[in-house]
Amino acid sequence: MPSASDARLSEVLAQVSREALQADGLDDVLQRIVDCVARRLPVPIASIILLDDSGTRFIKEVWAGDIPLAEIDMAIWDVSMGIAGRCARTGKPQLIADVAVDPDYVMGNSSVRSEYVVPIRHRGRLHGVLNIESTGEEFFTAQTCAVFDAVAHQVAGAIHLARVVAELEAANRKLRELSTVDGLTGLANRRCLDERLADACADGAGPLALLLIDADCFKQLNDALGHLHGDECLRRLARMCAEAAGEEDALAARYGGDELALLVPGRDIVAATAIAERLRRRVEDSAMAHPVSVVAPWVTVSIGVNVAPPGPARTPSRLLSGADRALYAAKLAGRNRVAAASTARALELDTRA
Ligand SMILES: Nc1nc2c(ncn2[C@@H]2O[C@H](COP(=O)(O)OP(=O)(O)OP(=O)(O)O)[C@@H](O)[C@H]2O)c(=O)[nH]1
Repeated sequence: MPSASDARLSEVLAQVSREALQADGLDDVLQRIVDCVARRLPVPIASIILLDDSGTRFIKEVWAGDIPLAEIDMAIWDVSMGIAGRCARTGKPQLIADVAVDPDYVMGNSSVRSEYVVPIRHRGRLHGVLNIESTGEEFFTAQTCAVFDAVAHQVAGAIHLARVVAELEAANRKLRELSTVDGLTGLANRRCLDERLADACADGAGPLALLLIDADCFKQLNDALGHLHGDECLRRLARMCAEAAGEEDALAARYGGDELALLVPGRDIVAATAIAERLRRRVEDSAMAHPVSVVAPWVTVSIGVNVAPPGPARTPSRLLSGADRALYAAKLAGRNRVAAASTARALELDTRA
């Protein structure tokens, strides 16, 4: 039976604070608090029922105690239902001395006789309710209710803090995602590619392949069918690159403009060229119309491939410039083809001669 003596109350409240501070995330905060309330006061059932942001629907109930509490289907639990709903609707504590005569009572355990439900509110925001259930009818005196009111007040701050932390973490995750993802294609952006390239170059595990994929005559496509059509075409090319990356455990990225990239670890030049050739064919087979291309009546890509063995000479700029040279050679040789860095140099020399 809880006592409302100042010392006892402040001891319980201090414990609630400690639990909240040690918790890892909102769920842990809630569980630790109900465990603490059920154990320290003690009460047969203590639960916290959380409301959604709109304050109209319960989304979670976390409970502790000696007697089991039947789970209520959260999908149907809004504030029109139960004593908890009445508490949320009115914003006022609900003391039910005899649950048998309250029409709103929803049975959670048949041995429960009385219930006290208190709003959990912090700076005007109603987070949910603290629900205490007892097997006795005389359990809730003015004194015990005062204890639960104080606990609910304490819990409100802890929930507020945990929710703010969770919201901040979600915002940070979103920001991190936005800072690494290209908005148009959904692929990794240039910054992400640069970071992964630097890491992969430094990792001495095996060969590292870089494919630069460039749409052929893309300017003409934009001019003929409009920039939005060009955007959609880039998105489809990106999807094909992402599929190729998924098959090869590689990173697909937007390098810039109409140029995409695949970073493929562990492949030698033969394997990397084969990946590029499959991707080139996949683009051709997709038969996206290109009425003004000098290559074909459909969209095609040219791909430059470069592979570097592990070692100090492997740097992002060398790997990139080799792939870029190879891409240039593929364009020079007529587009819609794959060129590897080793042959690219020979081709360039050939055309200069
Ligand atoms: N629709 C669209 N076009 C873009 C985007 N970024 C770059 N481009 C266009 O891509 C075109 C690239 O043109 P170029 O570099 O001349 O290359 P190309 O026309 O593909 O010619 P080749 O590469 O030599 O076959 C330019 O017209 C850019 O405006 C984009 O996000 N969306």
